[in-house]
Amino acid sequence: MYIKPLKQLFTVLFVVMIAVVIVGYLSEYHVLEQDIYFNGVATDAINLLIVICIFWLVQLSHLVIKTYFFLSLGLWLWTTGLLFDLLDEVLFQPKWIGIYVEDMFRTSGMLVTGYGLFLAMQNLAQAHQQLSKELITDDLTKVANRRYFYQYVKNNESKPYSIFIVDIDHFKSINDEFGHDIGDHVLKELAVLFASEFKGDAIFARIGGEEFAIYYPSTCMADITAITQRLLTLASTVDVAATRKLSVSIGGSIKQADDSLIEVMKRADQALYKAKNSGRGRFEIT
Ligand SMILES: Nc1nc2c(ncn2[C@@H]2O[C@H](COP(=O)(O)OP(=O)(O)OP(=O)(O)O)[C@@H](O)[C@H]2O)c(=O)[nH]1
Repeated sequence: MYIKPLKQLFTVLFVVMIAVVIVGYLSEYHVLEQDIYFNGVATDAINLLIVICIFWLVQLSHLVIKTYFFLSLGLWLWTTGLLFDLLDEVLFQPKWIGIYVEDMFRTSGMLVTGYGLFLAMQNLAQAHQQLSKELITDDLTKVANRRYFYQYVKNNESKPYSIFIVDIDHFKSINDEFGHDIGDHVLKELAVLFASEFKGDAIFARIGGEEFAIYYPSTCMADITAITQRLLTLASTVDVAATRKLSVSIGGSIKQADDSLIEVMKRADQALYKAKNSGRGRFEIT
């Protein structure tokens, strides 16, 4: 069921309930001539008004259908109970209504509204979690994005590390020859393949169109050579087309004692430029 008809149904039920209870009461029971206490009437009227306002706010809100249903049902029941509560201040009310009807509606209304609120909080927590994840994830490849990469490196700058920038060679011609969809497919496949190589403190992220960056928590040249050679080999296994092999160029730099992240990135970029100009499909480090 869609939320719009459900909203219309609840609004109608709400108005009908108020009208039926008031008209029913007035036709069945007489107005009290004594024992009308202004304070009691005012307090009950204010309580009723508050719950009616909350019901109205729920109708204006964008909620998940299940949450909307329980909040509206709870507030509907609660309002009914409060309406009986107000009417018994000015009209004669048989005891059984006060005990069984008024209290039953009010208590069940509070319970169901409470459950609706619990669902609303759950929905909020889920939305928050989802948005937080999306904020740091690249849309296309689902690996970490540029924002997360810089944030992560800044938080880990005090430890020794190296940065590698990976750039796909002649990617424009892949798009031009095989189409943008194949280009996207290549980006995704390469990203998944490379990301699986970096566990623990290392991270792999997409920082631009066909550009990726790696934070590598080591400055050991033997490790750096081994991992970058493995990446160059892995890139050639990515499927583009029978006639086309993929290759990437990698530029790297090792963080020196007083380097800022910008300086390390700049040197990695210069190394990448060198790798591109020396024939591509290779690793250079500055
Ligand atoms: N399919 C696809 N293409 C993209 C995406 N982002 C950027 N590109 C393309 O990537 C290409 C990058 O081209 P260039 O910067 O000229 O680089 P290149 O062709 O790889 O050449 P070199 O880097 O010099 O080897 C451009 O054609 C962009 O349109 C994307 O998300 N999907």
